[in-house]
Amino acid sequence: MKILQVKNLVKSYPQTSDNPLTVIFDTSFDVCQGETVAITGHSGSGKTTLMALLAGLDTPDSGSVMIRGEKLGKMDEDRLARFRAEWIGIIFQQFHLMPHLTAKENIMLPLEILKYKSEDIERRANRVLRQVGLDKRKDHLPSQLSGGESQRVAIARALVVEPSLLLADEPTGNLDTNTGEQVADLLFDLVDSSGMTMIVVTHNIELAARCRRNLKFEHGRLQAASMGN
Ligand SMILES: Nc1ncnc2c1ncn2[C@@H]1O[C@H](COP(=O)(O)OP(=O)(O)OP(=O)(O)O)[C@@H](O)[C@H]1O
Repeated sequence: MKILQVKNLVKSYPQTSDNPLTVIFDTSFDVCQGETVAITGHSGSGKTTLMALLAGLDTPDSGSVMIRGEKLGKMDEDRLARFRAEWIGIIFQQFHLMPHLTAKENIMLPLEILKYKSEDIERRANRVLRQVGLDKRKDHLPSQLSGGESQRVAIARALVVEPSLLLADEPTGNLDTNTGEQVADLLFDLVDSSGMTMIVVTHNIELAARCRRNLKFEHGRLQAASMGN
């Protein structure tokens, strides 16, 4: 089953002086359920822009993004926010945790947005905290956590709703080599055991090689696909 269908996507940004800067040129690709896909490419090639379009955090000039058979562009803001919370997990390079909430409260947030029952919120949050090895750090604020721990919280927050699609933008980019490897191991363990679909933007060749499919982005265009392991 195709979980993601991207068709003829075009995105440009307005510039103060001359013509708009086109960042994504007529990009199309599909991703099947359970696939792991790495998107690589030079800095500035448009990878983060593409991820924002896939997550429905930004809108394309033309073309469409379809997830689970539903077009993001057809949804109003409320529907899109709910759809995103329910089906898409997002992990950023800079963690993006809420600074005034504890690790556990950050993880509980998506479940609260989706109005889960309090006992389900408690059960799910405790389970993912254990899965990412942070049950002893659950009451810490983000400022009291290391980079690796913060990214584990972000992974737990992305996975707590059991999304169909996990989007990760440079998930190890802000971590030292060892911590990055541990976080990557954790991420792939969790993705493999759940059968989840993951798209990961990365400069890290080892991380890309662990994905089943590699897509190379160059100057806003997708180059020929290559297979990972
Ligand atoms: N909001 C914006 N307004 C104007 N230009 C933008 C905006 N966001 C990104 N750009 C430009 O679009 C291009 C692609 O940026 P993007 O962040 O998608 O690249 P990237 O491949 O993710 O880069 P990196 O690997 O360095 O993170 C760059 O030239 C960038 O300057």
